[in-house]
Amino acid sequence: MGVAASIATGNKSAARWRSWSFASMATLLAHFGSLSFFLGPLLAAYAPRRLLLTYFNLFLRRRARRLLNVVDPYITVDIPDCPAAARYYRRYNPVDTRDTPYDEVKAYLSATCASEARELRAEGAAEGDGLVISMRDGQDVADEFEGVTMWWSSVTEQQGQWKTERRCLRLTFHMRHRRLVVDEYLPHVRRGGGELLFSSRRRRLYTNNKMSDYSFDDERAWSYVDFDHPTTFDTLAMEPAKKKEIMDDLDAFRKSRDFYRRTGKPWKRGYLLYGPPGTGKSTMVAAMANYLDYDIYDVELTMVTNNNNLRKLLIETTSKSIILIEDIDCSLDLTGDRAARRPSYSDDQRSSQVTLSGLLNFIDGLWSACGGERIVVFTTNHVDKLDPALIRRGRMDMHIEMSYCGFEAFRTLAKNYLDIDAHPLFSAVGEVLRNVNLTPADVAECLMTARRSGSGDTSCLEICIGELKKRAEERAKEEAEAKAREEAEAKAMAEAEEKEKEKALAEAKAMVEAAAAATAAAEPSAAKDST
Ligand SMILES: Nc1ncnc2c1ncn2[C@@H]1O[C@H](COP(=O)(O)OP(=O)(O)OP(=O)(O)O)[C@@H](O)[C@H]1O
Repeated sequence: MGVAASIATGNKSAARWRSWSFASMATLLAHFGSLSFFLGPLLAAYAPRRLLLTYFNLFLRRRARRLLNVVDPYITVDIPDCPAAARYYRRYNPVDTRDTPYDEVKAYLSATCASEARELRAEGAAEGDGLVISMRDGQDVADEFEGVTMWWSSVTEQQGQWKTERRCLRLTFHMRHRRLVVDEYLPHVRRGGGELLFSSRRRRLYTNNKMSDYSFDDERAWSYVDFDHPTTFDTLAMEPAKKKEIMDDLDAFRKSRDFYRRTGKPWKRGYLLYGPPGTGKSTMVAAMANYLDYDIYDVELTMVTNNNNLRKLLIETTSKSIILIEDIDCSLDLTGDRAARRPSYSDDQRSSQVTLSGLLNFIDGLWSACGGERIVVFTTNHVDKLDPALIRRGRMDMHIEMSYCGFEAFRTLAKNYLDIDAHPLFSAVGEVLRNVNLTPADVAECLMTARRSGSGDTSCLEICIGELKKRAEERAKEEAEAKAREEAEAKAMAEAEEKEKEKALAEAKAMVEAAAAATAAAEPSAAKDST
């Protein structure tokens, strides 16, 4: 909506209304005066004085409202600032990022104030480095909505016995626009202000605190730091078609509020990122958060003692956020065998009693629908280890394989690290990458070395190719060693099994022989007894 016709225009029309109102009132009083002039003595003769007074009072009271409307047809609505005490308390709520209506209206009006009001106040924004401009007390600005002018002013009042000061933003409008203001204008102002606050806020990266089984009011489920990761989809090394598919999916999700409502589905979407270490799973989550302008809640499952606490964590997340569980295969025993615990668990892991069903409820139980506009991301290096129920489509709607570095991914990295878009040596790099599996993290390391040691594009790329080849050899050696180790382990296990078998066989044989000897020894004595 366009903001603000000039204050002058607004004030003129208000003045016109007011002068008309005074004229009308004067006429009315004149009529009333002449009527009482004629009827007064007549009634005085016939009616008792008390009755007359009561009747007169009643008449006045009934008409007072209408008279008032004629005198001043303007309505005011106060949007009070949140009392200081309430704000103080809110700081100690676990996570409370809600803005008050006062904050929203102030943000909405700040643009109008900056261009119209003459006496301004500038306060540091609660979030971000900017300043919020508002009008000083006694100032007013006009805002236009659907052809109607609304006046806003800033007022400070003293309240209660202790005369505490309370600031409020006061809206004044003509009474005939009451429905428009209540049904449309005020919600519009709150929405607009809320969006402004959201876009100017600092984004956060949350992590969960260890919670006791009993919740206390001041126990905070999450701690946070400002989220300032520089990765975007532009700097993410990935095949372009795949990248575009993910970005389109995120776009569609963001715009589908009505679709989710219509189909009765909670407004959330799950992404499973899987692939070897160093292929960019965490980097992808940062790119997603930056693309959508969301906060990230990084859930450390081993710190969550039970399903109940997991639910509490969920309730205290806000909308427009990514809930991330990294390395989900290592977090808890969430494989198909739900009862069994792996022997290698650390104490921390053993103390967590979060179950698979608790986690499934966390993702798409009834509680998961609260808040809306949320993305759940799981990352894993071993997708095959996860319970199929956890990652079935519908829970994890999109499965994204993060793979080894291909040529297109290299081009992105070369642009990021060396600022080179194209070069004849690129084909040599492509050749190396075709023959060996290197992760983007490996390639990024090589490019870093090249950047440090080289001078000029060709020299950097030559160094990079050398590094890639070296890494390829190392990787081949590591793989060969790992393979040999696996084979040796398998062989040792097979030998151990064979030995176990032989031992068991020998023991069984010895037992049979011992039993036979005992029977043979028992037979002559039995024959002797019978004779
Ligand atoms: N696809 C990529 N695009 C850009 N940089 C990448 C990519 N993959 C890895 N990197 C670089 O490698 C580093 C490690 O990557 P990242 O932590 O995202 O990998 P990961 O798959 O999450 O690894 P892990 O499974 O060990 O957690 C990043 O800081 C980044 O610099």
